[in-house]
Amino acid sequence: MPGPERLQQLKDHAARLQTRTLRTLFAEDEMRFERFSASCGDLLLDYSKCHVDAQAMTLLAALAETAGLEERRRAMFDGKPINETENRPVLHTALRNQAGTPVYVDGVDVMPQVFDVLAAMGEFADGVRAGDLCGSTGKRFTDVVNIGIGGSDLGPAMCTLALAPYHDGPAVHYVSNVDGAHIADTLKALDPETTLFIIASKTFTTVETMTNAGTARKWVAAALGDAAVGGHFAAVSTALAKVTEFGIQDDRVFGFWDWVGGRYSIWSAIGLPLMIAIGPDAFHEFLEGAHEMDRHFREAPLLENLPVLMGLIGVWNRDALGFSARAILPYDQRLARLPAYLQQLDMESNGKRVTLAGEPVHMDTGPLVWGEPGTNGQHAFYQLLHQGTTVIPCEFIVAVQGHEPDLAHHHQMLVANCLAQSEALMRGRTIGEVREKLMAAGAGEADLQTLAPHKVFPGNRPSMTLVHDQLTPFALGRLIALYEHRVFVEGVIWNINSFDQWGVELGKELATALLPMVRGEPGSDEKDASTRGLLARLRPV
Ligand SMILES: O=P(O)(O)OC[C@H]1O[C@H](O)[C@H](O)[C@@H](O)[C@@H]1O
Repeated sequence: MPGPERLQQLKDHAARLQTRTLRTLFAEDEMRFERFSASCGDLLLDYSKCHVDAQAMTLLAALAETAGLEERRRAMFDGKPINETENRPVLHTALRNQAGTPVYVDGVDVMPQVFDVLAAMGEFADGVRAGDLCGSTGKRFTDVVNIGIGGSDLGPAMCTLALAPYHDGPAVHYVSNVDGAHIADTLKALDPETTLFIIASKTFTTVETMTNAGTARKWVAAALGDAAVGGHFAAVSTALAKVTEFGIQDDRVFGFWDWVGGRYSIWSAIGLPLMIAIGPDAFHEFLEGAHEMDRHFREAPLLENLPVLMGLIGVWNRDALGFSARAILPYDQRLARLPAYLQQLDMESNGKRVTLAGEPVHMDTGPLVWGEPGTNGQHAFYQLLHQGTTVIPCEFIVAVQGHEPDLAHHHQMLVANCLAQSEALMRGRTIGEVREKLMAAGAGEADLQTLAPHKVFPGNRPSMTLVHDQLTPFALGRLIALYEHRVFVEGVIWNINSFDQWGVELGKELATALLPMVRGEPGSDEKDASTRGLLARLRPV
C-alpha cells in the first residue's frame, strides 16, 4: 500500500486535474482516445472518458511498481503461497494454462492432474451429450441441475447464459438458494428419469448445497427407488472423502484443488455444467481466451496492460477521486448475470479492511460493485447515474456484432445506446445548452426559469468501455480473466489478501446457532432485543 505521502500526491494531482472537466480534456487533446485506450487482440479498452491524464497514469504506474505488482504477479503464476491467511497458492491460471508449461506446487508439477481432470470431464460431458451415459432407467438425460452456491454457482450460471448461442447439449439449470422455492420451482418441470444432478461444492460442507443435494436425492429416490440414486448424481469438489460419504460413484466425481479459490473456479471442474451445455471443444476455447489474457497480463507493459490499466483506474476512482461504487453495464443481454458474478469476484476479494500484515488499511479498498444490462438499466436507474448527487464510474461492455444476423438493426440500436450513455455521462448538458434547446422549442421565459435546472446534466462523470468482436467462448474467457487480474492489481496496491473471505464466516456461525431457536427451541437470553423480537415473530405458527 502506498505511504500517506504518495497517496496525498495522487489526491493533489486529482484535485488539480478536476479543475478541468472531461469535456475540456477532450477539447484540448484530439488524440485523447488514442492516448488512453489499449487492446488485447480484438478486445479494446477505452478509458479516455476517465478523469486521468498522462501524469496521473505515470503516478499510478509508479504506485503499482512500489507496491511490488510485478513480483506479486510472478509469485502468483509461480504458485507461491500468496493467499497467506490460508497458506495456499493461487493458481486458477494453471487451470487454463493450455500451453502446459509446468506449474509447481510443493515441487510437484500440477499440469498433468489439471489435464487429467479436464479429460475426464470431457469424456463425461460427451457421454451425457451423446446419450451414451443415461439415467437408471436407460433414458438419456434431457436436463442437468447444478446444485452449488457462490463460486460453485455464479460462474457456470453466468457463462451458460452468456454462451447460449453455443448451447447444444441438454438443458442446464442452477439451484443455489437454500430457500426451498428455488429447488421446488426448478424440479417442478423436470422428470427424475431424465435428470442428472451435479453437486458442486469446493468444501462439500456448505449448508445450502448439502440441504439442496439431500432434497434432490429424496426426489430421485421417491420416484425411482434408492438404488437409482447413483445413476443420477455427479459431484465436483476438493473434498473427495466427503463426496464418497454422500454416496456418489467414484467415476462421477471430478476433483479440483485447494489452490483454486471458489470465485476463481469456473476454469476447474466447477465448469462441468457449462461444458455439458456447450461441449468440450467450446469449453477449451473458453480456457484459451483466459490463457490469452494471462499471457497479456504477464507480458504487456504496465500502461498497455488491460488488467493493470483497469486496476489503476479503479484505485484512482476509489482513492484519488473518492468514488465508492462502480457500475458494470454490459450492453449484452446474455451478460445479465455478469454483474452478480463480478460482485462475488470483486467484493469477496477486495472487501477487506486490514493489510496482509493485519494492520488497518489507510486507503479505501474495494468499491460497491453492481449493475444490470443495458438498455434495461437506462429505463430504471440511469437517472441517478446522470443527475444524482453520487458519482458512480461506469464500465460499459459491448460487442461489434451479436449472434442474430437477421436482427442486426437491434444490435445497431444497442450500440448507439451504449455510446450515447458514455457520451452523455462525459459531456453532460449545460444550463446554456438547455436554455437554447428550450427556446428553440418555443418555451417562454417562465418555462425556462422553472424547467431549465431540471434538464441540466452535470456531466464530467467517468466511464470506460470494453469492446470485443463478439461474445464467443474465447472472448468470454478473456473477459473474465481480465476482471480477475484487475481485482488482483487493485488488491496488490491496497496490500490486502484478495484470496480469503473471512467476512462470510460470522453469519454462517450465527445461523447455525440460531437454527434450533427458529425451529422452536428456547432462545438464548444473550441475543439482543431485536433478534429476540424477530425470532418470536418468525417462529412457526
Ligand atoms: O464451493 P463451496 O465450498 O460450497 O463454497 C461456496 C461459497 O461459499 C462460501 O461462503 C464462500 O464465501 C464462497 O467463496 C464460496 O464460493
